[in-house]
Amino acid sequence: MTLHLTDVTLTYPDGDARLTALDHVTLDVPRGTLTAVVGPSGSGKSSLLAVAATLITPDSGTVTIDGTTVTDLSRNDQAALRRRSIGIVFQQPNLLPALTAAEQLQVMAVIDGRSPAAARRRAVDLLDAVGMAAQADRRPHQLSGGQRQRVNIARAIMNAPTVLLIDEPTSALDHERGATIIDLIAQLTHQQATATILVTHDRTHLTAADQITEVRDGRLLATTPVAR
Ligand SMILES: Nc1ncnc2c1ncn2[C@@H]1O[C@H](COP(=O)(O)OP(=O)(O)OP(=O)(O)O)[C@@H](O)[C@H]1O
Repeated sequence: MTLHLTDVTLTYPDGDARLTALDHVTLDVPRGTLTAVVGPSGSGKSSLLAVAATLITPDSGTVTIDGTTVTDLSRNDQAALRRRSIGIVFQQPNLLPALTAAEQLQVMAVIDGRSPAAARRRAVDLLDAVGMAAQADRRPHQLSGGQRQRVNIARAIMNAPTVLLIDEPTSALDHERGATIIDLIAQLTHQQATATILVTHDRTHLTAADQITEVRDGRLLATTPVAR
């Protein structure tokens, strides 16, 4: 298993008490598969992503990525692992206004120690893979919302992560553009062999997933494969 959450419990301070956001959650996401996470507002979906992303350390339980127990690593080692092995896509594409689409991607690889020429080649290839080759030299203000989200997704896979974590990527898009982005995520998951978790409110997105997991009050109700 590429991404493995075992018996994860996470609480937040809540006045004098603690609020349980994740309650003994166990989830396996194999490489090359897309897991959709659905559930009502406040059920713990974003918390689950944040724990998988090593952004929050759970109270108990473990997260392993490619056999490494990331919950045991130091904050520095977690940051290094995030840079190399985890791609994260949030609701709003937080692109840097001064950089072109290609440069948004190149920065990621150069920070990770790759040569600028190699970074440029991979950036151009990935922009092509997300249908953005013609816009490689445009800055964010010259792109539509859907195009910005495509660049955001390409940037998340720039360093060839094994894990891809995506939170409501279509919330700022109309239905049709949203559906195209979800299809793109499914396609990249299979092509790039990432273990992908997609948090979504939109049940029409579920057909693109390989498995669906329902969260309610911090608990996983069931994880079911999608019949094809
Ligand atoms: N930083 C925080 N401090 C305290 N409580 C928090 C914090 N973040 C989230 N919570 C609480 O934890 C629970 C789970 O929140 P979470 O954001 O994971 O839910 P969600 O399913 O992603 O919700 P939504 O669909 O509205 O984004 C909620 O009750 C929320 O109020």
